[in-house]
Amino acid sequence: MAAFEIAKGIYSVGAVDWNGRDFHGYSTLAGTTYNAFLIVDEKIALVDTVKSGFTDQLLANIAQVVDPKKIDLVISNHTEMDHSGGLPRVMHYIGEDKPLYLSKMGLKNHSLHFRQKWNYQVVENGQELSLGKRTVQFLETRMLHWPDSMFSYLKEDKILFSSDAFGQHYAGPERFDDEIGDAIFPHAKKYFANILLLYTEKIKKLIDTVTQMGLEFKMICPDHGIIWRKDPGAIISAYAKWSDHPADNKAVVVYDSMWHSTQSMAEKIAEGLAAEGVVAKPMHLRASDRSEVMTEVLDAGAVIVGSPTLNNNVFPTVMDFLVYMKGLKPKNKIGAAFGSYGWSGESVKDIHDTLESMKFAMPEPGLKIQYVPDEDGLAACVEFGRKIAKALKAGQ
Ligand SMILES: Cc1cc2nc3c(=O)[nH]c(=O)nc-3n(C[C@H](O)[C@H](O)[C@H](O)COP(=O)(O)O)c2cc1C
Repeated sequence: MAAFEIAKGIYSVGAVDWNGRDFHGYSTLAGTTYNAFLIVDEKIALVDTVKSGFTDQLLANIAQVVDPKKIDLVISNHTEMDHSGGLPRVMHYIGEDKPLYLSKMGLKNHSLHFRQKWNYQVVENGQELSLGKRTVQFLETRMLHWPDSMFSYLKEDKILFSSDAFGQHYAGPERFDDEIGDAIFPHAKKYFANILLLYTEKIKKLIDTVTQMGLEFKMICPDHGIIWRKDPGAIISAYAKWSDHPADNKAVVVYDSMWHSTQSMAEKIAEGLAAEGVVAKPMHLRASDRSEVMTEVLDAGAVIVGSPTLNNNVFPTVMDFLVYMKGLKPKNKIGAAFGSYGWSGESVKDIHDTLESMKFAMPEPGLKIQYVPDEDGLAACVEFGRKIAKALKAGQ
């Protein structure tokens, strides 16, 4: 993607990763972008860089606007390597003595990533930097989603460079929300569910702070995906809604199965849920990636997890999913466990205990069936689904 002007004198100069599919274990079916921004004022500022393999694209894009050597300063909103990997080459090219603005925790994280003696300028929360006609205000956003994270707000233009917040792993021909419309929201939701869900209290506080400060946003420029310019309020409202851990009339039945017994149970449980009016989606963990399942969990009222017993344990993919979901700390969920077994049958109890440890409400004891479920067993699964649906509706 070539450089493009997002507002007078302000350019998007980042790179598109059309083929990216695995982003540190998060599966993106739609690639991603590494956004970086160039502000051309009396001083020329570069906001963030790109993943290291994309630095040529970044430098070429900058060169379409100005000679990169004319960059006066760099702002690093976040040290994670998809935004900082290009820094060593960029700093080398533009001059290692050029000031590099970052948060206090950014300084610490930079030293642990780069071990360079760059001209670091640590900024405090609220500190301003004049570029000439424009002023950048820095807003610390610790743990959204790293300790070093910060936003940079261009006061006169009312443009927020929001680092990873409000981003989406999406590569497409569109550059702005008005070009893609509502089709961008599933990507933004997936990003939130998999990267930000565990920080919802901080997100709520940040939205309150920004509202109290009376900051207006004409444009929100995240470091991944499209830029929000038509209605930046829409993504802020979505974040506020998702931060409340919605428990919609919807259940995720997530499972793995070696010989289809747990699978038949999952499908019958979904049938029982649907019979009570709860939208239910059975998801096999070798057909759906954990990040897709987590996106469904975000606004589901119930999460029902199934596994056969394998060598006295939960099946590995189910364990993988449980560990992943536990780390993301979803709240307000009803949980339930089920599975087929042969002789010892530990998996159901193990899953039940894990969900309970996550503070899920557990209205039903786990449902275990030995080997292949018969008609009665399948009917018990439908009933199990119905009971969970009733518990979900009773709590709403
Ligand atoms: C390699 C292997 C190991 C197993 N280990 C156990 C076990 O430790 N305890 C147990 O109760 N069942 C064990 N089973 C039996 C399965 O749990 C049982 O066949 C179950 O019905 C499989 O459910 P599925 O069709 O959903 O995969 C094992 C099965 C296999 C293939």
